[in-house]
Amino acid sequence: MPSILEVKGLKKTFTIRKGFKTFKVKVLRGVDLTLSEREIVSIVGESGSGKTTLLRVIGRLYSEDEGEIVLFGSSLPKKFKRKEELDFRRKVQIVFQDPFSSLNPVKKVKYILERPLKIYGIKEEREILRRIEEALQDVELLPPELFLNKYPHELSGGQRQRVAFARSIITRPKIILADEPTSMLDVSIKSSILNLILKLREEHGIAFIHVTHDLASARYISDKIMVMYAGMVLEEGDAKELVSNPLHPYTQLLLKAFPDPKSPRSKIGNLGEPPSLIEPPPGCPFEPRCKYRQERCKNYVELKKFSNRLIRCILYE
Ligand SMILES: Nc1ncnc2c1ncn2[C@@H]1O[C@H](COP(=O)(O)OP(=O)(O)OP(=O)(O)O)[C@@H](O)[C@H]1O
Repeated sequence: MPSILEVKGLKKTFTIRKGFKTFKVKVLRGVDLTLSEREIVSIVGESGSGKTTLLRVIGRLYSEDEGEIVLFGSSLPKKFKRKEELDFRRKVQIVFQDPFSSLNPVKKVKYILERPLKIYGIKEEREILRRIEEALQDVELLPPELFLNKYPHELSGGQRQRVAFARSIITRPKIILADEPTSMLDVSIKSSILNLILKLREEHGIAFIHVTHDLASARYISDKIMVMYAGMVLEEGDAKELVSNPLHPYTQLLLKAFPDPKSPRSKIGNLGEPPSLIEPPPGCPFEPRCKYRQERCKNYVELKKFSNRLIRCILYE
């Protein structure tokens, strides 16, 4: 399938201040990603691995220091002009982790959903209402009339996240960037939101980049999983294969860190501490805690093709 988004060699460093000193935090250290039409790619990794930053750079909330983002064949500028930004946001939408803070608490659902339409020049009231009702139906908030005049605080967490998805699809985007969209929700609601993502892909042909630290959710909805660690991709491959047969020692450890419901007595692995991003190790970032480590790992950073995976590890050269 043709790729609609290509991310090449993305690097991002934040400068933080501690007292009189400043430090450079290297959060993305050369990340590549390809997204095809209708594809769902999950970026998985523990807290601090750079997943959200990657999503925010792709969503142009941050600009990259180095690298390139190519959307539908055109390279994105580092800074948008107004028209370029409108065009970009029509095609690429973001859904955030916390629908409480991403929805304006003093505005009703109707206002929240009509704003993007008005920004894109749709002014006719009947057309606005038709599009809003269509979006509410798409996210299964039924009947739509029941929700139009509600404030976000009058909705449950799952319903709020559905409103956030309705807002994101109302401009008919090609790509949605979803940042841990289920992490604030109860387990029972979680799966319904994951099913909603699958439905939106199916019915509207939307491709998703989905950030999560939950491998089970990633496996359930994704075509492809990318495992990130300390600002780098360590393994990438078909979602089902990667979870059933993890190859990189870090992916293996990450999987062990999740309790297996089928064998409650299985031992939960200890992930330990990730390296500092202020002075990250020059080679494999997982080397300090890898049980297979060799001297060469200290300088080894190549992401290589192994079978149908991409792996950054000397064990798979
Ligand atoms: N605006 C910022 N200024 C300074 N440091 C930042 C900024 N945003 C993120 N960081 C740092 O970058 C690192 C990666 O953060 P990021 O949020 O991308 O990770 P993550 O994998 O999404 O983790 P989480 O699941 O906890 O959100 C962290 O060490 C974080 O403290």
